[in-house]
Amino acid sequence: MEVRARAPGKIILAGEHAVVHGSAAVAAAIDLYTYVSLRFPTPEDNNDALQVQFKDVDLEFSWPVGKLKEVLPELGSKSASTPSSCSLETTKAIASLVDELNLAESKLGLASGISAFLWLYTSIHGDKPAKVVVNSELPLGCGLGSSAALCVALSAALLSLSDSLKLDFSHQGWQTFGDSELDLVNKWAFEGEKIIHGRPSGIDNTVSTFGNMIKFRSGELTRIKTNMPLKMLVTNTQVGRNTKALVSGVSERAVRHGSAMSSVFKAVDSISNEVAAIIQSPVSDDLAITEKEEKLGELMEMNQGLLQCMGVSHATIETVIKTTLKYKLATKLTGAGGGGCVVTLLPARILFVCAIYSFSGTVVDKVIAELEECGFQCLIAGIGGRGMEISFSGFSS
Ligand SMILES: Nc1ncnc2c1ncn2[C@@H]1O[C@H](COP(=O)(O)OP(=O)(O)OP(=O)(O)O)[C@@H](O)[C@H]1O
Ligand SMILES: C[C@@](O)(CCO)CC(=O)[O-]
Ligand SMILES: [Mg+2]
Repeated sequence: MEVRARAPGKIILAGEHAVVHGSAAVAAAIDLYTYVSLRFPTPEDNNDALQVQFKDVDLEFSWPVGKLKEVLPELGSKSASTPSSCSLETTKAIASLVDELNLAESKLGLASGISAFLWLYTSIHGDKPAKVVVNSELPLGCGLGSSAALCVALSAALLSLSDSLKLDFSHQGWQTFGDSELDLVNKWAFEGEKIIHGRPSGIDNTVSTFGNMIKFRSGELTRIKTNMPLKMLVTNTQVGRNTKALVSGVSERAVRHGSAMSSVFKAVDSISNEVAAIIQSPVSDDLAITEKEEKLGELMEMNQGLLQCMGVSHATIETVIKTTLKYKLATKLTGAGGGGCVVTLLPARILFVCAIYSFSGTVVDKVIAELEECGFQCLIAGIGGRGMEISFSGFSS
């Protein structure tokens, strides 16, 4: 039997970075997924190794289970139903396994993802041989939550073939979990994110697990019911960056300028709360939608100003902002910044025209053409969609 799990990426509408320091943030799942499939070998397979294939980065690894037993000090001592953090001793042991892979210089950034994989796999399934395949529709390391989607999909796949969840294996197609199972997936995924991000707030794994739109503050999730159709243009500046380094850069600035940065975080908290309130407030007519969109756009611009204050903007992000501003569209970075992706609010009045002319000759068409001329990549993502789901195959009753 094989299980396939998928978990979505996300955009952050307001509050990235500040959320690590206790402010509220608002995030939405997007309809681009990371997939993880997991299969345990049958005796005929004669496979005594843990094999993983990361298709997006063209890497494949295999560890004989004997090697895992020899190197990992706490192997077999964890319980899948009790998520725990990676100890210093195990962190070192995993680092030695990853070092032995001799990753090329250009792929060193992937070491944290491989480490998270090894930690989650061995914590939940010990030294059981298996074949795992990972592939994603998300650009990696670009602010759309690829690390969280990986950790959530992996935790979901691993837990669904563990004894800690009782699932209906005969169900056809994608199925989701109940809230307590989702909570378990989310907690394990957070442990994986800790390995990749250093100090994650938990917003990315939470929105990827539960889907839709959420407000998140100090580890607490509030589900947001949207009363307005929200569409965003996502522009990938294609400038690579690393969330862990950006998060620690903001923390260092907060240490150097404690009082100023706490005012910045407080301002972001107010912005996120206002964004959540606007999205949830009832909509009476088209005029109300336009008013709400104007307010949202203004709040996004204010949030971007504060992100610049935190030191996480980038010349390419400023170029996207200037370009979209020519068309009176509001833009902010999303995720950790420093390059990566930027979101631009597409107001309903513009989308209405796009629907008539199927984008040709519309403002959206023009702005995308201009952005792509700068070497950026654009996509219009569906937001506020499904969270993590699993699907079984090869089950015979
Ligand atoms: N499909 C994947 N295959 C292999 N590794 C992956 C995959 N998805 C994510 N990763 C790991 O996650 C890292 C990227 O995580 P990072 O947090 O820096 O960016 P992000 O999650 O895309 O953006 P943000 O955190 O700003 O939303 C990669 O370098 C890799 O280690
Ligand atoms: C930059 C950050 O706020 C969001 C990354 O998508 C980090 C985090 O909250 O873990
Ligand atoms: Mg990430």
